[in-house]
Amino acid sequence: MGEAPVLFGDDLQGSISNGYHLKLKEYESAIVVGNKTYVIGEFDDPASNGVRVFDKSTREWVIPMVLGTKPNGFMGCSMMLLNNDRILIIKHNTKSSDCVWFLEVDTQFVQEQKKKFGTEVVCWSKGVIGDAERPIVISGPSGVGKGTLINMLMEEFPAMFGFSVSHTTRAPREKEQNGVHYHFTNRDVMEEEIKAGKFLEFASVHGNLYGTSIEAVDVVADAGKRCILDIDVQGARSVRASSLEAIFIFICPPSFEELEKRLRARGTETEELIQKRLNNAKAELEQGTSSGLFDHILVNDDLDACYERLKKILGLDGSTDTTLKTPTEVFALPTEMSLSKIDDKIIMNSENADQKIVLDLSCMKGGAPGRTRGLRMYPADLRTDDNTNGSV
Ligand SMILES: Nc1nc2c(ncn2[C@@H]2O[C@H](COP(=O)(O)OP(=O)(O)O)[C@@H](O)[C@H]2O)c(=O)[nH]1
Ligand SMILES: Nc1ncnc2c1ncn2[C@@H]1O[C@H](COP(=O)(O)OP(=O)(O)O)[C@@H](O)[C@H]1O
Repeated sequence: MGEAPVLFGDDLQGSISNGYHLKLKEYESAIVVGNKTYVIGEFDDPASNGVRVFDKSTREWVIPMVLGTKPNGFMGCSMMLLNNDRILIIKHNTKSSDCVWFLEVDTQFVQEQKKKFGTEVVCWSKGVIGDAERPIVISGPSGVGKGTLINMLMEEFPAMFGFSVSHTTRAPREKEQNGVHYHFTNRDVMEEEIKAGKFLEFASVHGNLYGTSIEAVDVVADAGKRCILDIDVQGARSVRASSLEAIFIFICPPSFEELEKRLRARGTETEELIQKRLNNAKAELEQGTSSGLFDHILVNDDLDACYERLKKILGLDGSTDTTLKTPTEVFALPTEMSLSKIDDKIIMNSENADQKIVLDLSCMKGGAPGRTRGLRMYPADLRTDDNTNGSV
């Protein structure tokens, strides 16, 4: 992230420097972005949903469509505009693990949503401290063994991976549990939720609607795990166009006959549904292997051999030490602070605390509609190589 214009939310409290006096309520903070003043903080007010915008050009208040999971337990914040497209928000009175949030106001994702919904849109993205492992998208025709391979990974590395539980309008199979294998829903409800912007991607597959909610991916990131998505090729294409920065793996059968054999042997579908899946498999195999969409194509011939190849792609074959992770220290933040910025580092200054705290954004990844990952946070005096004494 390059040099960005800096505005301080705290400085604007009470008197907004856009020619209008905006009276803020307790715990509200405001920041000016171009012609607009964003006021953040009244989360209990269902009318504003925590964000209201004063548009200087029309002299009107706008209640934007607010996407993403919003922060809770909000007791004021310090804010800074980054890159002219997102507001960095450091929540007061909280732990370092929950203090960094971004309200995206003009990022590519938000611009797309504004076009789609024809209205003012903002989107929350929680900042996640620590190394960012890329989510994994696994696609392939029905019956190829995606679920089997994913289960093997989750069983061998339970602390490392979390499954993105999709929504679907198809009926549950005998052993499938709601909320574990899928969120089973009906079409009307799901279509409403899609309209409300709750989905990262969705597609019609084998006559049913399937989709990944933003929350499904966030829940896994919040648990500190690497997210696995089992989605079709259309979904993979949508995710590729999103900010998720995933690794894309396509699973192929050794032959079409073998795919058919596996699908029948699984015994979960009627003959009619098997035919539908086999028909769709042809197009999926064609797109999966020729579109350039996937980073890796794996042939699931021998299951154990395929699993080993999958682990190798994910760096789990013993060639990298996956147990050595940078520990993420959790510490309390000052209740009052001002922010300054040096290159990619945000310095939290407080008169009451002896230490400055640094938020390093140099490895920042992702963003709305999911989490903003790869952030580092540490007390300034622990890293002597940091020049954190100056301010901008
Ligand atoms: N786009 C999209 N596809 C999904 C999602 N969840 C599952 N799918 C795909 O939907 C297809 C059918 O899944 P399912 O009904 O569980 O059948 P199975 O693949 O035969 O086990 C598979 O290709 C899945 O990868 C989702 O959230 N989004
Ligand atoms: N390499 C393999 N060799 C033989 N059978 C397999 C292999 N991989 C998976 N299977 C079997 O094929 C069936 C379909 O696998 P599944 O994981 O449900 O596929 P998908 O999730 O891609 O629809 C299951 O009965 C599974 O046990």
